[in-house]
Amino acid sequence: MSRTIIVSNRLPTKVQRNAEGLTFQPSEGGLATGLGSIYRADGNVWVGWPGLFVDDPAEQAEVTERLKSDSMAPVFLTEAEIRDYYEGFSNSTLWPTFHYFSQFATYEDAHWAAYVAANQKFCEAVLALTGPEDTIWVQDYQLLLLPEMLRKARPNATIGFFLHIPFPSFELLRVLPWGNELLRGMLGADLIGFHTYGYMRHFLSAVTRMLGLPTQNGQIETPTRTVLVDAFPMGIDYERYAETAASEAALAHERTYREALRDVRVVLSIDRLDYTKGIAQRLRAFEQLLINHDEWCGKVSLLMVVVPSRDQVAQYASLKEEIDELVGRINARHGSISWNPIHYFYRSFPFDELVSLYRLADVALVTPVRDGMNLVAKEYIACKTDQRGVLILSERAGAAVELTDALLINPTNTNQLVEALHEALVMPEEEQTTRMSNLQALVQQYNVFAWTQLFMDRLAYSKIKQHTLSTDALDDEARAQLLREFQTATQRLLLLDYDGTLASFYANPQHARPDAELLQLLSALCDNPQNQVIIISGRDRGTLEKWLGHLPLHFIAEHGVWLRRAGEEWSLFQELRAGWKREMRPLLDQYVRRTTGSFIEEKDYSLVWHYRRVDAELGAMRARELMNHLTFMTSNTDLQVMEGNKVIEIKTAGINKGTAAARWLATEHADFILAIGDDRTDEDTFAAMPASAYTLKVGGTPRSLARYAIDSPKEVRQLLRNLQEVQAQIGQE
Ligand SMILES: O=P(O)(O)OC[C@H]1O[C@H](O[C@H]2O[C@H](CO)[C@@H](O)[C@H](O)[C@H]2O)[C@H](O)[C@@H](O)[C@@H]1O
Ligand SMILES: O=c1ccn([C@@H]2O[C@H](COP(=O)(O)OP(=O)(O)O)[C@@H](O)[C@H]2O)c(=O)[nH]1
Repeated sequence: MSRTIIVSNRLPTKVQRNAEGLTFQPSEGGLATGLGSIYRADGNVWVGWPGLFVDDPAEQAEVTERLKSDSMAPVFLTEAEIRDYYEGFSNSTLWPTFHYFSQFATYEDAHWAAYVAANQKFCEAVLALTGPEDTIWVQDYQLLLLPEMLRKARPNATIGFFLHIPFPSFELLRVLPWGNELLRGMLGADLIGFHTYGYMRHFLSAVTRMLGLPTQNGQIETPTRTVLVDAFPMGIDYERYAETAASEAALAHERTYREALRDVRVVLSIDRLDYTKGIAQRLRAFEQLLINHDEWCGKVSLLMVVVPSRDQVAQYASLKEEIDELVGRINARHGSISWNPIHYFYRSFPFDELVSLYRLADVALVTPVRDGMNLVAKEYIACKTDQRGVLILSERAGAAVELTDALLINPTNTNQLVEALHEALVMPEEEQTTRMSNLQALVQQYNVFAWTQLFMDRLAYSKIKQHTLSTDALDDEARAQLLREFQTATQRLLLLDYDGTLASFYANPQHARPDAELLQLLSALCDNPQNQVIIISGRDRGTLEKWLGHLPLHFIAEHGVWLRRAGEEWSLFQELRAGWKREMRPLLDQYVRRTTGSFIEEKDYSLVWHYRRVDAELGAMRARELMNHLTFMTSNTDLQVMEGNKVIEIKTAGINKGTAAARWLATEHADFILAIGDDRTDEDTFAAMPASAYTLKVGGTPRSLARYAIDSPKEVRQLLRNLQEVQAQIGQE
């Protein structure tokens, strides 16, 4: 049976130790409360840390047993792991960086090492529980490396990843010494989800700029798979909140609070203690309200719940002190015997009391300076069963993208915040109801069940897409078969592309010269009269001749324009005209002037604009622009514009590697054919090959006509070595 294994740093149940022993409570924090509603279905399991250091084996067994009965499997972290992986790399490096608080970030190699090791520990725990059919859904920034680790162990597994916090601009990410590793870790997943399109855009940009991978329409082409990226704003279990809010117990709690507060209006704020939540700014704004609009003195109180969190991290401890001081100062300055401006609770509340607080509040004040989503805002909406109440929401919370009927504010603009508070307190009931019912319709529809369903559907779709488009890897069995057929054949044809196939891709194309080993391998292969080795390349004939011309190789140059049989002169496959280059050249020159790092390559019968050294996003943008321009200019001509890997080439239509290869095959017999290539232009070669040929796509990206995929030029080199070995064996027999 296929199950879903959820993996997150923190389990939805936290274990605590008191005088009587261990206690089990629901965890706070949006991830645990949001996903907590869904994981129990269908034998699913949630793997994570129970939130406490437990080293006694008897206690570990007790915790494991107890959590197992509730579909959870604990990963026990040691004290050192909690310090270096959780408080260290996760919450002192990643959390501040991803929330644009780089000034708080530390960069410790020891923390990074602990992060890698802890991700490995989670990986082992997941693998021990998971079968090949199961879907693995990894959650959040503490486990960015886990998807790749799981992928290495289970290449075909279905793996989803969701990031609950913002994904920052690449400028922030590249400050981290480990940015590339983190991105690669995430790319082990088949689907990567974010709360908003903004976070997703930042991620795609970072992948393009830092890893140089092509991305289009939310798809990333890695060397081995297509990875989908999408925005899935997380919701809450709406009915649970709405039903509890309508319950007798919640009403009773609300009555008790109301009696104590009498007719004072209530502004509510609820957060974990965190510098991202804008708690101190909010307190200052509330004080400013009492100064600017002193009619509210004695008539409104801020009820502020701060849930203890990460208090071993220095920034959190000092924030706690700052809040304590501010609350003390404001209450001392503005309070009276009968009225407290701020009711401050530094603890968590049980679920039904929390719901009563939401019911009670006239205004919810949610003012993070950065927040991945913020579920408190959504919970407040779900609990307003009478549709009264106003939500003031920071435009920098992910939730603001959806909750546009809230009063949206910039949390650092104190005046705006003060006026929003005043506006909320005097808002006519009719407007409150209109706004609240719009918000409720939205939060009810996009609830956490819809969120999960959507994510899972897209994850399944990403797998189907990979299967329909992808080319099988050249596994050991296929490789052995290829070598056997090579061995028994009498006339062999090898069609080898050069750049990206025999040599790696270089920023400067002139650096792709063949090395001694490649020359030796090619020489050995073409020394055998039963082999015909053709270098089939887009390169100009001069370069091919200079680099490889001393070997008895055949050449097809300029994407099928020129042919040189071993030991003969260059000849054209057909007569071509080159006069058009004069007309086109000025346009390409203009793109070079506008685009630093780009350059033109002029061949006998084609012109190429290269942009491999251009800023990745700018290059892609200019390439689209140039393509449009050239498509227009070449319509009704015999020219063709072709896009390759960071190149745009203008050439005569109908002349390509495929037409050249087909002409060769029409005159030469071969009972073994191997064609290897890496880019779009090699697809023409593959298309021209008979079904029995071995066609190999280097880089393994999907959408190839090739029969097999092979990872890199390094792997191609290995295959050539294998061929040489087989040939040597034949020679000895
Ligand atoms: O596990 P902790 O270190 O105690 O922290 C609690 C959780 O905080 C973060 O929550 C985020 O997820 C919410 C739901 O998607 C989102 O609304 C909020 O904006 C985020 O900050 C953190 O991402 C979780 O991993 C923590 O468990
Ligand atoms: O005493 C409390 C106060 C808050 N919460 C929950 O903590 C979560 C906070 O999630 P949010 O997305 O707002 O922010 P995060 O803390 O995850 O950054 C919400 O579901 C709250 O209901 C809780 O369980 N107990």
